[in-house]
Amino acid sequence: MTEKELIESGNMKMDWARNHMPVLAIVRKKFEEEKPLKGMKVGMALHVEAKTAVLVETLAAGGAEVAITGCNPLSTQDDVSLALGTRKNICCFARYGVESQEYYEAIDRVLDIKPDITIDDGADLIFKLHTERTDLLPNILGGCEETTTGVHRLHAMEKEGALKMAVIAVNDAMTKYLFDNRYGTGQSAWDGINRTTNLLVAGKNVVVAGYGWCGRGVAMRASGLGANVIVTEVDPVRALEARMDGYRVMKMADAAKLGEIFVTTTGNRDILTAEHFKSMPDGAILANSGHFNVEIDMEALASLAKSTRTVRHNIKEYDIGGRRINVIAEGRLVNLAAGDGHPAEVMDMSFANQALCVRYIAENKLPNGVHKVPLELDTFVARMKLQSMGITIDELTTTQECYMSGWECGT
Ligand SMILES: NC(=O)c1ccc[n+]([C@@H]2O[C@H](COP(=O)([O-])OP(=O)(O)OC[C@H]3O[C@@H](n4cnc5c(N)ncnc54)[C@H](O)[C@@H]3O)[C@@H](O)[C@H]2O)c1
Ligand SMILES: O=c1[nH]cnc2c1ncn2[C@@H]1O[C@H](CO)[C@@H](O)[C@H]1O
Ligand SMILES: N[C@@H](CCS)C(=O)O
Repeated sequence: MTEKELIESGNMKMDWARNHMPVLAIVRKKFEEEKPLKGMKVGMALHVEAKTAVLVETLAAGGAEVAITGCNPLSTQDDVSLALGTRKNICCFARYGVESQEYYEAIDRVLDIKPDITIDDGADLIFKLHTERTDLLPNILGGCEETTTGVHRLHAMEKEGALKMAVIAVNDAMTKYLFDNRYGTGQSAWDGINRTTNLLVAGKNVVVAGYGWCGRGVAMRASGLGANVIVTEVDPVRALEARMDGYRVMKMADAAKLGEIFVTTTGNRDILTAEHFKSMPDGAILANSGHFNVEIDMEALASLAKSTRTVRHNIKEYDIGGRRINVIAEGRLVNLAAGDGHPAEVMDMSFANQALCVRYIAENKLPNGVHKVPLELDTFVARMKLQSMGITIDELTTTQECYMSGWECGT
């Protein structure tokens, strides 16, 4: 495609996404009228695709100057990246398939604008700010973090006294993780796996590692597609929930022998290792949906392999002597590296939270540390989403409010 055609394609994807993000549209309208981000510079590292582009446009509509790059080497959509770069007050440095050096150089280019506010997905930008670019910290009003793994990193920094700025954990808003992590990942991980493999899920043994918000979505949709779902966990309560939701629960060492498709969603490392690869059935398919590519031990798999070959676009087969293991998208998050990411209606809520939190940071002086999304913003997003879906709900009567807050009434 020529550059012009790529830009057209990116614009078309953005139009489609924008038309399916009604809550973000409400926020954008207010931003256009009130310009709450006038004079602000926002530096971002997120998955650069159409829904993210609509968030970037919204911030620019609020008066901000925005610079953005990717947060994963395989999730950028180049057509959207180019289209975004044509917009006024928006610079985009993301490119698909970058090596590590270019990935981090692009983060430096974002930081070169000297941002007042940052938005991260995975905390790579904040990490650079706290290591090589500490000179920029005094200028920072605060940041937002999109994902569970990023929030974990920030809590670890805070615990060690290393966090030198305020960050809002957008991931932890109810209107984020209950929908994005669960229904978003549940649908888009399978979209990525199915479009990449073109194989049947029904009747297969699917192993889901981790029964957190992403894991329960992935297990629920696997079950809906007719799979026999096995869950692995380390948390006894979550393991119990998985069992009572109807799934088999066992150690990965046992599940590895049975699984035909494996999906990791733990946010942890070394979930699938050499020990497991050696006992998997021939033809097993491995996908990761956690943020970083550390859940499947790709180095161990590569060193076990007698040979490797590409067997289909985005699928690499590792022949480990008599059994072949297939890995989708190099073990990088499958919904974005082998698909289009979460559905627009889900990112609508996640990114409405992001835009509202950026405004909150611009208008309030927050102390250093990890902050919750203010409840009123979280509730606003839920109300606007319901409204956009044409759903109305009941309200408490005064008598009910009184009853719920009292203790006198019994049998
Ligand atoms: N692909 C996506 O679009 C997407 C969306 C949201 C979150 N994420 C990422 O997915 C990961 C999980 O997010 P979440 O919100 O579900 O987190 P979560 O904390 O709710 O769930 C993770 C679960 O994994 C379990 N776990 C940890 N180590 C394990 C091990 N060794 N074996 C088995 N289970 C283990 C934990 O006990 C926990 O229940 C994070 O990396 C997050 O950033 C990805
Ligand atoms: O399509 C998408 N566009 C932008 N971000 C996405 C999309 N799908 C999922 N995530 C975000 O990626 C994070 C993990 O890295 C998740 O927390 C989710 O919010
Ligand atoms: N489109 C941008 C420049 C890209 S770096 C602008 O005109 O502000």
